[in-house]
Amino acid sequence: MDASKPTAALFDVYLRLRPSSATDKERFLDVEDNPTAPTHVTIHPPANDHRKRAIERFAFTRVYEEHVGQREIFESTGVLPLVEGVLGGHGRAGRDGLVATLGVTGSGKSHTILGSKSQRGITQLTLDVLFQQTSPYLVDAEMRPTIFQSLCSADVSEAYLLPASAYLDSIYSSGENGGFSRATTPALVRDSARQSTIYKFPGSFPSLEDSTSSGTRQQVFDRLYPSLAKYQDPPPTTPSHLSLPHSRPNILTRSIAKLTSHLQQESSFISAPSSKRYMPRVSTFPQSPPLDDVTLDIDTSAEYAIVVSMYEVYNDRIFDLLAASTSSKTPQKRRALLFKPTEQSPDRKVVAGLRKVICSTLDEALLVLETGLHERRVAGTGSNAASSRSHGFFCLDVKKRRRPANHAAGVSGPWSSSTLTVVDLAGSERARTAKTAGATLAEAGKINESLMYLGQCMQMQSDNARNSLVAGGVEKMVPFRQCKLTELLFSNSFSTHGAIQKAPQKAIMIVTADPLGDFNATSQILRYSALAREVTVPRIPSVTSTFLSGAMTPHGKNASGRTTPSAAQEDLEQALTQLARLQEELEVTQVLLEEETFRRQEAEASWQRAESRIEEVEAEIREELVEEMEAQLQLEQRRWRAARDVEMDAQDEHVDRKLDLLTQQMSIYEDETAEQENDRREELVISSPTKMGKRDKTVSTEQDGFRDSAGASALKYTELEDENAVLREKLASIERQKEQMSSPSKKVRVLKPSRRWMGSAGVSLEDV
Ligand SMILES: Nc1ncnc2c1ncn2[C@@H]1O[C@H](COP(=O)(O)OP(=O)(O)OP(=O)(O)O)[C@@H](O)[C@H]1O
Repeated sequence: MDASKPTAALFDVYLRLRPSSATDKERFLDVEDNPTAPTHVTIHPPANDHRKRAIERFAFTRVYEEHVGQREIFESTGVLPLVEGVLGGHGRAGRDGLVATLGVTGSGKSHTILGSKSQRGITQLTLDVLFQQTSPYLVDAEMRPTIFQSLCSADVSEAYLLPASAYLDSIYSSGENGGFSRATTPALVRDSARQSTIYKFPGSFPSLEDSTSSGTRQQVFDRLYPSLAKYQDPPPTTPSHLSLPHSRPNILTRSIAKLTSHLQQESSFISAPSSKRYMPRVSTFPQSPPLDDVTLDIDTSAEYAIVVSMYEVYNDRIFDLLAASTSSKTPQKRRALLFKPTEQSPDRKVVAGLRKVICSTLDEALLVLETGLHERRVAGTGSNAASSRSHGFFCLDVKKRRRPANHAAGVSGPWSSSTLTVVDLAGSERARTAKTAGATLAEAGKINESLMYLGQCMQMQSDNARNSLVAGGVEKMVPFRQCKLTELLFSNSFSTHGAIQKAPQKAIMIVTADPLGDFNATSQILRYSALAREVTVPRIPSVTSTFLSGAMTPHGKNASGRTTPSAAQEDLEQALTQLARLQEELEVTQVLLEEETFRRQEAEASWQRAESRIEEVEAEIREELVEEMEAQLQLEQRRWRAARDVEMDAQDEHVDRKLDLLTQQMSIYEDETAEQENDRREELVISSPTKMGKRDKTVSTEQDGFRDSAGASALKYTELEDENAVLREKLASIERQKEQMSSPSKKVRVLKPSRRWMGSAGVSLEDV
């Protein structure tokens, strides 16, 4: 079994074993006896294994045992050649590189990639080397707007570039106002007390807040980071997220404004309940292991810029880890980014719209890294107190261009860009071991699913690698488009044939394993990640052993001194391999089934919640409608009553006028009659006795006249009587109408005319 990477393999695969804390467990993994560079491991199923699984042997590019430290891993896994490739030698364009870790949860992936409180990981060591090598040739994008502008326009990924000083200001200057956030999973939110202690992400280092008084803290900071002192006290008049440490070119302001407006528009994914809290500025970074003596082949005729960006793949969606840093205290919506070809990169997919930070020093880059890590999702599970719940991608873009011979007059070449991507994958885990539930279990489902697809791709690459060694062997397509994770990891592994010719990336996979950990989970990962695999000595029942012992004699030996299996043993091994593969698939299916069951239960519960909500809403709407209709009805009643009152008033007025007229006529008649009577009496008293005869005559004549006028009066009276009768009838009908009205106010109104009618005759309406 050859451990060297065949040409068709997309990754060099290394295995790193972690020192185990468990002492009571049986070791199931042995490293081959090779003191210089072991490449093979053997796994033995546990003694009580009821499945009677075979002993399996796996080949890797190199195996690192428990005692191997961070620096050796960094130097001998081929990360340095990757860094060299990204920098691009003299006259050469850079080449993309990728380092990823893969393993069961708690096996040491984050430790390898991001280090711990006292040890640097691959990411920090890589940054150290990058800055060491390029610092004499780094451009100052902050102070030279034209350079900043040229970097912005050369970036093909529609990114939002900004200098580290502006980015760090946007975070730390708003710290007192709770300007920084860390997206947490519900597990973290539930246990906020533990969060502050246990859940410190590897790579987070003790803060100034943890240690000393503020005065001493300031001194420590100033001593450690004299170059960063300018970030400490932002000008109070400038809004914190826009403040820049020096006079800034317009392009910067515009870029930041564009960035903040872009952030305000973000709206598609609500992050899990987030503990928005102040993130203290990190005071000290670990210096171990030291790395001062590294020399790489670097193009001294070029100038460089180092740009850092970070994102995570969470639930199969991409989220920028540097974008949420200016968020407020309230939970922010996070916008998922797309992995797509852009206008400037039509034949190569890129994560579009990331925030990228141009760093001038190692400290700046480490601070930026720290802020991104703070945003990444971690949660405590039964297997790991700070388990990564997303796949973290840390991208170090190295921009390079030809430096003009004469700075004043010369013209710089165009920028080219290569990226070294360091990936900390989330670990596969079994719900039973990890004791996860709810959202954390759902996350685990997505993690396992994406790792299963990754496993299929890795399996395919090793099959292809084997086939490439056989004449006529067919190379199959690596199915990397099944999920975001595999797309991101593999799509740069193939050459592009479009306008921009780019060499495929060089990639390294570091598989981590705990030799005393979970046998099933570890063996599954080793099976699909190993470059080669063989089932050596079947650990099967005595019947098979008997069969084997008969079939295998005489044993031959091959060149390496290993036993050459007989045909029967070969068949048996093939069958066992097949069996192991089927078992593997069965396990994956079981895990998926568990997850699907959980999802179904969740869906059912949410369906029920939705149904009861619908009922509630329906009842609310009904109630609202009834209220609305009642209000409408009352309004209509009021309107009708008002109209009726107007009508009644008009009628009352009409009757009043008639009655007034009648009263006036009657009083005129009464006054005339009384006057005539008086006149006649006066005439009788004044006239003399000689005139008595004459008077008698006159009286009789007057009596006749009076009789005539009395007749006329009686006629007039009859007429009036008739008219009165008509009016009485009218009045009676009006009263009847009024009686029909129920309102007491109406009754008052009905009485009004009778009072008004009480005129000089002193006769009330009732009397009439
Ligand atoms: N080689 C090592 N030396 C010392 N400590 C280690 C090593 N590997 C891992 N550890 C410790 O083991 C614990 C778990 O490791 P780590 O968080 O790196 O696991 P992981 O594989 O990233 O887990 P997950 O997938 O859940 O995120 C950490 O406390 C880490 O410091």
